[in-house]
Amino acid sequence: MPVNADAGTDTKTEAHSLPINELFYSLQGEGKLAGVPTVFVRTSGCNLRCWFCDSYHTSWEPTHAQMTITEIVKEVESYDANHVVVTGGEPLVHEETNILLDRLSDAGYHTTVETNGTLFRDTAIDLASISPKLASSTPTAERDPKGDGEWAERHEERRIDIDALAKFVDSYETQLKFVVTDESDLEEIETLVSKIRDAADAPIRDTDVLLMPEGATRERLDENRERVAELAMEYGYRYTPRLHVDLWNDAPGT
Ligand SMILES: C[S@@+](CC[C@H](N)C(=O)[O-])C[C@H]1O[C@@H](n2cnc3c(N)ncnc32)[C@H](O)[C@@H]1O
Ligand SMILES: Nc1nc2[nH]cc(C(=O)O)c2c(=O)[nH]1
Ligand code: SF4
Ligand SMILES: [Mg+2]
Repeated sequence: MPVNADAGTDTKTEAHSLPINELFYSLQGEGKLAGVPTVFVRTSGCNLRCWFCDSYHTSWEPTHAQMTITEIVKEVESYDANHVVVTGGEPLVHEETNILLDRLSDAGYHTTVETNGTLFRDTAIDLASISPKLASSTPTAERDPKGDGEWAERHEERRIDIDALAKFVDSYETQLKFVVTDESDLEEIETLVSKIRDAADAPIRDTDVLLMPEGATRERLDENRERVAELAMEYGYRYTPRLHVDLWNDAPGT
């Protein structure tokens, strides 16, 4: 018999850990819950390499501390919030993210997972905040922040999986949040939404499709946001701000 057999759920959580890049309290800056006080748990490691990634130290150059699930939940509980966002990096590359989400759900938290939608997991998610990656995210040699386009092919192959996206839509409350760099992204968004609608049983309302201006800094958002807002009106999709960037620019822990 295992020594910890009667230690309850802690047996599982003591044994499991996740690479954590940062854990902080802020306002949800994006999507349907924008403005809601929220604790953010940012895992490190990603299966994609968007050239514009605003979390460079979880993707291009991952850095992190290893924390047990128990330590993570304890730190989340030290803040006075009901909402938790699990993000990354790509949080769903880690099997242990399931255990974290189960624990947070058991503790009564509303859980949002920010994901690129390429890796489906059956777990405790209240809002799947999916940001499928468009062709304009691919790190071509000219746009590569680190090298000479070494990741372009892998990124391109992996960035869309219609079956995985349809499974998210059928399993969870979902928002599809597209990073818009240019007007030319809209054609791909229309095609993608139509393919996901065909593949999924659950409906996707136009108000579940969100256009988010590309911009990790205030300066960049100043250039992009008005054009993206106009595109949302033209196509009948929802616009989402990046409240945290408006408020705190690119400061870490916001
Ligand atoms: C850093 S990602 C982590 C979660 C997951 N890997 C994903 O991409 O959805 C969190 C959110 O930031 C968005 N994002 C990343 N860089 C951005 C940028 N430069 N401008 C606007 N949104 C960005 C992503 O699309 C995603 O919605
Ligand atoms: N305030 C704030 N809101 C966010 N919503 C999604 C974020 C993310 O990086 O996934 C994020 C973030 O980094 N900060
Ligand atoms: S999928 Fe998300 S974390 Fe990964 S590189 Fe793209 S924006 Fe960054
Ligand atoms: Mg962010």
